[in-house]
Amino acid sequence: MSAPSLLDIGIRVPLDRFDLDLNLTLSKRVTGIFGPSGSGKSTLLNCICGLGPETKGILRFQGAVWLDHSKRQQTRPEKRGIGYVPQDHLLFPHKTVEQNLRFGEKRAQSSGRYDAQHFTKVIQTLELDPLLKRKVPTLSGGERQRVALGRALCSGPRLLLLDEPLASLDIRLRSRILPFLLRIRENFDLPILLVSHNPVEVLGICDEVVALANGKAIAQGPPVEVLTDSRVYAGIEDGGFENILKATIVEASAQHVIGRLPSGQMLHMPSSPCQLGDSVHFGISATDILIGLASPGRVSARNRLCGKIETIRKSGDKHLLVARLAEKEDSGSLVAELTSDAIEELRLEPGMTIVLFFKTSSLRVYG
Ligand SMILES: Nc1ncnc2c1ncn2[C@@H]1O[C@H](COP(=O)(O)OP(=O)(O)OP(=O)(O)O)[C@@H](O)[C@H]1O
Repeated sequence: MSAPSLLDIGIRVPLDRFDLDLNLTLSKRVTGIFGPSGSGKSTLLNCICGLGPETKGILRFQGAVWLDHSKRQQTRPEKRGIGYVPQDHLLFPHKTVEQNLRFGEKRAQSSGRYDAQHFTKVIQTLELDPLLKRKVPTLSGGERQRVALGRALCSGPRLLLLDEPLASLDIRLRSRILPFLLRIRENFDLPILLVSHNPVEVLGICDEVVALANGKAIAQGPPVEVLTDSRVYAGIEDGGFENILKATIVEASAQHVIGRLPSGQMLHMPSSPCQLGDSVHFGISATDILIGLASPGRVSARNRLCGKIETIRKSGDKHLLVARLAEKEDSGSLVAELTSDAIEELRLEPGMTIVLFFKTSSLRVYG
């Protein structure tokens, strides 16, 4: 049985270069809206909030009509129960962190969705306690991002909209914020729509992705499938395609950090402040993975994972090999970028068992 629909979107919005023209049914808990700059992602979020340019068509959230243009029916933005974190955060600069959070909480009180425990849970999830008395101008980029997420959560939203939560942060800060997004996903039973042009966010957090180009949806489906679609892959900026996988730490000493993947295979990880039993996400670029046909006795790369080729897709002059790490549906897959020569030389085909090699130092730990 298919999951009940969360958001039904059938809208047309004339923009300067094209129309935003979308017919989508979104039913997964966390959906990514992925696309290059100027493809219409932020405009879509504004329309969902009821803040956008004039929107024709229909919008329904969990069956409730938010917009029916033909009937001149429109739910006011503040009645939609949306927690919106725009790219520029829009925090009150003259107020403290706590006052910003309390502003969100007041919205929850006035809409009848107030829960006294909720404020504490938000502060704990985002580790905001040490920041409460600070004024906004004294905060770093990553701290501001956490406060903006906290304020949106404190408003007790029924739907969370995040516009490029990592875009304004440098690579180092991105890896520090991603774990907080994952915690939000884990701790709050809340549908999330995440706009991004960063594959790390989308692969790490989303259940489904919609790819936009010039205001139209060109692909919708599981993140790996959509991002390896040649039309989508070709436009990936931001450091290219980085696989995101989760591992449970089974050994953590000064010399070794070893994680177990959902497939049961072990992974040597760079030393990091992990503890036994921790769940960590790590990234490995599609260009840092080498493919072999059988596990050779000696290679310098510490990590060698067994996989079965699911698909090989062409994208421009590259090939994207998607390998499943075990038969189980949720055991994860890895994408490797290869040349035509490598595909031909090894005679790689779907269904073949292969070994994927990569150096421990190529792994990025996201916490
Ligand atoms: N109110 C408006 N009226 C007309 N055109 C608009 C309006 N708002 C945005 N646009 C145009 O629509 C296009 C899509 O803009 P939008 O900000 O939605 O893209 P985006 O995918 O979110 O980009 P980015 O990743 O850079 O934020 C752009 O060409 C923009 O100039």
